[in-house]
Amino acid sequence: MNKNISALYTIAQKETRKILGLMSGTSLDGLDIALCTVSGSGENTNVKILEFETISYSEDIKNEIRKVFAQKTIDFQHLALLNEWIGILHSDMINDCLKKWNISSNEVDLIASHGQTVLHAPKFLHQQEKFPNATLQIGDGDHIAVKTGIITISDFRQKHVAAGGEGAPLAVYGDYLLFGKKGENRIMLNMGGIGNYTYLPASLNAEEVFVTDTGTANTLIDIFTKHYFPEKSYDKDAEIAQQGTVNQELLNELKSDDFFQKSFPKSIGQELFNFDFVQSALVKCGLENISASDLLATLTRLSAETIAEAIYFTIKNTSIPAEDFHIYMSGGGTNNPLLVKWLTELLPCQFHTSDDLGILSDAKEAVLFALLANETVSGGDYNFGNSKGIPSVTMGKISFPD
Ligand SMILES: Nc1ncnc2c1ncn2[C@@H]1O[C@H](COP(=O)(O)OP(=O)(O)OP(=O)(O)O)[C@@H](O)[C@H]1O
Ligand SMILES: CC(=O)N[C@H]1[C@@H]2OC[C@@H](O2)[C@@H](O)[C@@H]1O[C@H](C)C(=O)O
Repeated sequence: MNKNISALYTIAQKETRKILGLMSGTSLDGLDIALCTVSGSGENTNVKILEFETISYSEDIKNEIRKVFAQKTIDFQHLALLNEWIGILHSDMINDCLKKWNISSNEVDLIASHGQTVLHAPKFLHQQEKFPNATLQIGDGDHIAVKTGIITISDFRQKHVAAGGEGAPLAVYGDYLLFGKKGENRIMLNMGGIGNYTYLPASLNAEEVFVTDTGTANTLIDIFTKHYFPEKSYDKDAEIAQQGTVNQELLNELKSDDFFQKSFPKSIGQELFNFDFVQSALVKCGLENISASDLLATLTRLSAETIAEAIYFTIKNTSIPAEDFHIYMSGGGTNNPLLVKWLTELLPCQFHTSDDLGILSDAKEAVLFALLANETVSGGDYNFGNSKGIPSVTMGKISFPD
């Protein structure tokens, strides 16, 4: 037997595995690295975060990614170069963290690498009948395996597409395994660049589980903060938006986009929610001279209302009163006080953060990918039924160090 297969076989049989989960999200802020111990699999999974770090991307890295990120037309060679380069950069970041944490690569069983999303084009976005849903994450797993010496599982989203999904959101798998609680209706709401939520019914019936993206969460706020204040990368603590007033005409125009009319579930990215999306609405409303604070207030309100309306879709589909839903927030948007204030006003549910469930909210997505890798080697027995775009498959490609 090949020694790598034999090593993997041993890892698959362990009671507890050390898995390093990696997530670099669409807001391009950096690489989240979570070192976890994962015991068991499926509904018997338990996870503990041993170490967590976000390694910020330098301006150089951000600029190189932006050359291809969510663009229809790109320099093809640049994409190929980036695929290798990001694999190497992520490996260096991992090796630095392991050194800092005083952990040898031999102690880590697996790396779960999401990669950097550069394009997400579900069918409703590209609208080309003969082509399927498409999504592309780069930063090749072979580089990570070779440079760290650790078996690496990567490129999780392709299998989801192959099995009929849109390639996102994937959070549902880990949310279900980790956070489902009998007797409590839970909404796991992540507010990163894009918002998404998983509904975990009190029955724990996997067939009732639901997941969808909601639309922009921080993406548009970040883009226009940077546009008006090039030295800032986001509206910290909503300091700018809090000084503005929501422009109702602009808000209505932004919300009239087809994405918000399309039925749930759905997934999306900056391919739609970008500078031009807002600019064309501003032109249409004759509001090109709107103040930065009014625009950021309106964009923050857009996130709050569209997240709340998406969650109401699930609430209305059950006969359960909204007051009986518990919303657990995670992602950077949890730190935006205006967004959270409006959400709590719009939704009469009980609000918490994922920290209250023992998972640091900033680390949640990296942990979820560690769980996907755990299922790939040792589990994979979930069944979400066929109805709602959640294929019951294991995901990821396996790269060996040598
Ligand atoms: N104190 C704060 N005030 C306001 N916004 C904040 C604050 N802290 C973080 N954010 C927002 O959170 C964003 C980063 O969130 P996060 O890291 O969850 O996104 P991501 O994982 O890259 O995105 P995605 O989950 O869509 O891939 C920042 O760009 C910023 O907009
Ligand atoms: C294609 C892609 O990278 N999508 C991300 C993005 O960030 C949030 C939202 O859009 C979600 O669909 C997804 O990430 C999370 C981890 C997911 O798949 O659940």
